[in-house]
Amino acid sequence: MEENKTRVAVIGGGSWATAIVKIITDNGRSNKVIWWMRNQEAIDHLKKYHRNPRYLSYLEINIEPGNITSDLKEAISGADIIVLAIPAAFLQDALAEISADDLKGKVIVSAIKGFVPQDNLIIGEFLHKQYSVPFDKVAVISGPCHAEEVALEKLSYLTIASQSQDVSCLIASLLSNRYIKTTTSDDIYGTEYAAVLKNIFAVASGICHGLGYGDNFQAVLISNAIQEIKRFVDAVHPIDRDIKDSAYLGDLLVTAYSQFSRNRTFGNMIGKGYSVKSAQFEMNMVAEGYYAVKCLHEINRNHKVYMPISRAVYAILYENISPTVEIRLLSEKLS
Ligand SMILES: NC(=O)C1=CN([C@@H]2O[C@H](COP(=O)(O)OP(=O)(O)OC[C@H]3O[C@@H](n4cnc5c(N)ncnc54)[C@H](O)[C@@H]3O)[C@@H](O)[C@H]2O)C=CC1
Ligand SMILES: O=C(CO)COP(=O)(O)O
Repeated sequence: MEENKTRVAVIGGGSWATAIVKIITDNGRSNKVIWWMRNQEAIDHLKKYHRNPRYLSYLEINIEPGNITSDLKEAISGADIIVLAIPAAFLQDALAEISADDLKGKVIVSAIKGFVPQDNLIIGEFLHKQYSVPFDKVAVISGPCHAEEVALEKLSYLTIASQSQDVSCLIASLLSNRYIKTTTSDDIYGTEYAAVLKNIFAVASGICHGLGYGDNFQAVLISNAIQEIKRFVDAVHPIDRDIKDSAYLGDLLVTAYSQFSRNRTFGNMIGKGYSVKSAQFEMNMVAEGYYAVKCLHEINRNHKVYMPISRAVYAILYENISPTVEIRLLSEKLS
């Protein structure tokens, strides 16, 4: 029966939105999925061929053509759970026509790993501040998980963080299946900040790879990176957490080492001498770490946490310092 279904709107047209639509549509007939994306050509292609033409295009998506739309208000009004999977830098623009009333009573799930610029907010804070969404109606999807491996149904683990255990359990059960295992957490702040920071360190890892540094150096870089994450999340939201959990350390490792990582790929091009513009142009995908490091630089003016790796990435991407020089200077600070 249509009225008994869990109605989920997935907002975004990139790889992660595509993978999340796959997970939820794979999870049985009890879910109704509404998929919003801004690109009408992609929608027309999807309706005809059941494939997203620009992202994970080899994947067949089993969604009712009538449930794919470029009308955001329609998508949101038709759902009880809204999953946001748009790069953070574009979120505010994408939601411009949406009001607090449109989101009232709904569970809002962020699958985004980035800061909303201007106010430099993590997504949970942004939803609370801009749309008065109560924190117990917000959940965050995180953990080491690349869309490309979900598409191949390779076993993956997601962490669902929410201040409401009912909400985290609801979203965990929506996403769990044969190839997705879920755990829940109440650490929204730590989960979000760690997920954003690891993108910056994956950019650093890519830069070093592009410059010719080897695995020995990478291991030291990433050991220092997890300490940098711990210092920062402990400063902004000091609670008892184990930074070795997969939502923190695991996400850093997969992003820093995986061939699928957008952030590492972007950094690698920077290390090889591409300009930021040409690296972005080559990718057709978004490296959140590029935007995040600028926001972090501003946020950290208040906290003054010692973050030499993030500082080096900022200097390379925003102060035009040569990667060769900056990473050589950084290498003196690592141990
Ligand atoms: N791809 C992955 O494996 C994972 C991604 N995420 C997060 O999901 C979020 C979405 O990223 P992906 O799906 O990977 O993106 P993507 O890199 O696959 O695709 C880029 C997306 O950005 C959109 N876009 C590009 N320029 C835009 C603009 N000017 N205005 C509005 N939208 C624009 C494109 O339409 C497309 O939907 C990010 O925060 C990312 O960190 C989180 C976990 C895994
Ligand atoms: O968050 C991710 C994996 O957990 C995706 O990282 P990239 O955006 O670098 O591909």
